[in-house]
Amino acid sequence: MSTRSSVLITGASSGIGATYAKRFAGRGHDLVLVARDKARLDALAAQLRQEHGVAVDIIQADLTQSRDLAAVETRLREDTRIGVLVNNAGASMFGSFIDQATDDVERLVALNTIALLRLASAVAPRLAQAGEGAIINIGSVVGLAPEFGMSVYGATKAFVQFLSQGLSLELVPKGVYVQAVLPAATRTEIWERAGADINALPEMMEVGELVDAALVGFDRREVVTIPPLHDAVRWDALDTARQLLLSDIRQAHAAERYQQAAA
Ligand SMILES: NC(=O)C1=CN([C@@H]2O[C@H](COP(=O)(O)OP(=O)(O)OC[C@H]3O[C@@H](n4cnc5c(N)ncnc54)[C@H](OP(=O)(O)O)[C@@H]3O)[C@@H](O)[C@H]2O)C=CC1
Ligand SMILES: CC(=O)[C@H](N)C(=O)O
Repeated sequence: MSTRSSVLITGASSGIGATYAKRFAGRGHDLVLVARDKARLDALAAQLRQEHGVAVDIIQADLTQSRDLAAVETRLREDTRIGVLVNNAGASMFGSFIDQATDDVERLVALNTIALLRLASAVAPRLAQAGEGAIINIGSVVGLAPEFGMSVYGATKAFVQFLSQGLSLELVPKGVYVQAVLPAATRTEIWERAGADINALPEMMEVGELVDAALVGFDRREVVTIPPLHDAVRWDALDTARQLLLSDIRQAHAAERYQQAAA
């Protein structure tokens, strides 16, 4: 990827997205910042132009609205300066599945998965054609853990992880790097927005530490970066177990334990 390629960041008005914006501006990249809150995007853009001398465009968009989403897709398809997509915009939702309104969970899935998917789909063919570029997708450790009791949010993040791993296999041979970043609890507004008390959590990573660690993984071209995972061997063990399971999938016959007993 060319050093000076522009970076388009969704959910850049606060938290992890705003921090990515500061870090990429610090590296000299021009930016395209996307979120709903135009006043916050304007303020951040002005700060980054002044502090780092980079060009910053903003796109006000609600990524759950198809017209807004289409405008961002068009920008990704047509603006050949954009070499990095940070698919970060997202929301969380607590509570049990039966208490969550159907329309609310659909909106969560639209933001956390459909928008992310459509933006990756908009930019990937152009990056593959150019033979360079990167897509960073923000997942969550919750996507590894149905036990956490956040079934829909976790499912969206499992989607992000799987999609990223699959796209990595497809796109790395074409010169395009794909990274899934899996944070755990990080101090941002997402908790309050979802109605959770941030002070009730025992431990929380600061957002600067999270993004700096994610960028170490980015610079190393890691496929899956889990900043709060302290022993990397655990991830390798999970992947090895998955490969072993796959090697025991034999398609021709059902496993013996499922064979009907002879009459
Ligand atoms: N903080 C944490 O503990 C963790 C966060 N993550 C993930 O990190 C990502 C960023 O979250 P975080 O920084 O923590 O939270 P924030 O709430 O601080 O940031 C969320 C960002 O997404 C934007 N956004 C929300 N809804 C929409 C929408 N409908 N259309 C466009 N933009 C939208 C918000 O901007 P605006 O309101 O202006 O639209 C904001 O910029 C999410 O994908 C989240 O799931 C993963 C694991 C842990
Ligand atoms: C932000 C969340 O709701 C969630 N706990 C997460 O860690 O992804």
